[in-house]
Amino acid sequence: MESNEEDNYNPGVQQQSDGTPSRTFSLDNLPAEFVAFLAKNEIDPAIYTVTDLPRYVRLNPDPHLTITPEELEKQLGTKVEPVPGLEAFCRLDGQAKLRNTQAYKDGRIFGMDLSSGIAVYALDIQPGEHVLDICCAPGAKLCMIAGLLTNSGHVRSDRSGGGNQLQMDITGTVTGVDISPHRLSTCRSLLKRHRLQQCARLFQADGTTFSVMRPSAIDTIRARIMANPAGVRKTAFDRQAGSQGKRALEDDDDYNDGYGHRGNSQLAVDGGEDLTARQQFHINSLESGSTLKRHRATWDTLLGLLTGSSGASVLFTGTETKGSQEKLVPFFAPKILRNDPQRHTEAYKYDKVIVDAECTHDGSIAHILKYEAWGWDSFHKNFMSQDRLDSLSDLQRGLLMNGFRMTKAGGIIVYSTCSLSRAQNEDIVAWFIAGMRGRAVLEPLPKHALGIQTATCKRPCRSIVAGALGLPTTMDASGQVRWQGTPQQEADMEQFQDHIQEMCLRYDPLASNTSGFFLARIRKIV
Ligand SMILES: C[S@@+](CC[C@H](N)C(=O)[O-])C[C@H]1O[C@@H](n2cnc3c(N)ncnc32)[C@H](O)[C@@H]1O
Repeated sequence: MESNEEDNYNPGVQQQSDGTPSRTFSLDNLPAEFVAFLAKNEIDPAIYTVTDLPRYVRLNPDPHLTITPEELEKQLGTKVEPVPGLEAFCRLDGQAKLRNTQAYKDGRIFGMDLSSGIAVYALDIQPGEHVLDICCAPGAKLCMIAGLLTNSGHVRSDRSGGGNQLQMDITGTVTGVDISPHRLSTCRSLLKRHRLQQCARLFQADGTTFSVMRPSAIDTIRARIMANPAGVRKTAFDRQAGSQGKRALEDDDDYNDGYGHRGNSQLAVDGGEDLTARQQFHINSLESGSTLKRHRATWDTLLGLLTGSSGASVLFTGTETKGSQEKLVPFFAPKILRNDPQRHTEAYKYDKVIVDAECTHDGSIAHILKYEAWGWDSFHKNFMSQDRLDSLSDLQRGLLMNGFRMTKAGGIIVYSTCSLSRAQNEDIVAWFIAGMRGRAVLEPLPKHALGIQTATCKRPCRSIVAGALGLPTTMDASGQVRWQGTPQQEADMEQFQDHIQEMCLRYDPLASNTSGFFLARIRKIV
């Protein structure tokens, strides 16, 4: 959850008990354990005194839902300034309330922080691409992705005839995955309100094991359209029935090809060695029945699984059915995507994947300050216990690994969080890049894009890098993993740490006047 996004999730300012907004916050109010967490993660507590950050909105680019900044200014009664260079984004006063405006009710604007928008732009979405959004809810980024696909000319809504007809030139799609049904419902509502649902499907699933490939039947439909453009309008999809399109799918020979395993197949690992805690990695597998079992795996085991070069095996343990295929039922999808056969082959991996990982949300000022009213106890339970922090780190690694697995070679993965902690950001990226040994590389991101000052990234933890590289480590009396290498290894380590620090991006309220946000852009090589 991020500040500055939809009103119902992120009010943007702290509310006092009488409902009036508070623009000041005393650091003395932060609980000791959170202060300790900030110190350990080198996060400046002063960011929580910046409670009057501007809000940002994105104007809906759908030609039927446009609004000018001037019109929005009238509705909001506050200044609306377009952000130069970031198409459709506008800056508002931090106190601006979106929900009461007609523009919001009509789906003409989205509340979304600038840094979140930059994460989506980092995907460099091209017309016709298939994008996977792991941890998609409540859906600010998913809607932006759907908007970019929808307005690329490849997925067009054609309401000129007065009806709800959609042309069948849908090629690009976005698939959203989230574990929370409640948050997915919000995501579905957002898609509908902004009329973006035709190219989007949502799944309620664990993002560390989700394995439904990108929709494939769309290729066939597209090929038919290309072969017979004159037929396109005749076979336009009706939102309700989708009858002609369904027939187009059912007529298709490929549609009934066997592909075996069900969509919620789980990645399981054979083996697992006794390594230091930092080198262990947990992934889930679905055991017989519905028991979810956690496995430990070393980096080498995982790498072997992903590249097929190790003796270990990837097991898809979902049920196989004969004749008709079993599929993971989407939480929400338009008919054309709901009927997709969900093929399980390499060819149907995604072009782009965003992993906007679950995190401690400490970069979201509004979110943290809400605990003043909600009670810091729930904050402790949700985020600060050591168990929770350890499992969060496992979760983030698992989400990124699965994002990598679901991306096609040459594709892009964006890893992002709204935490400012090193452990959830640079350490995760360093662990991943070091362990991948050239199979995934960091891609440059524009520093200070759009005139927004970025904050300095942190140097990743040496022992995590050493562990991922398989360099010898020792554990000291306090249980900390230590590493001391040869002079050459030391020099390589320094260079690697510099590289991570240089290539990732951070935004924070003090440096950037946005919510705290971290992102890294990764290219999958093989
Ligand atoms: C930072 S929020 C995502 C914000 C979202 N990308 C957006 O732009 O609106 C993190 C999300 O991760 C989801 N989540 C937590 N654990 C998950 C898991 N194992 N698999 C998938 N989603 C998970 C949470 O339910 C939450 O919605």
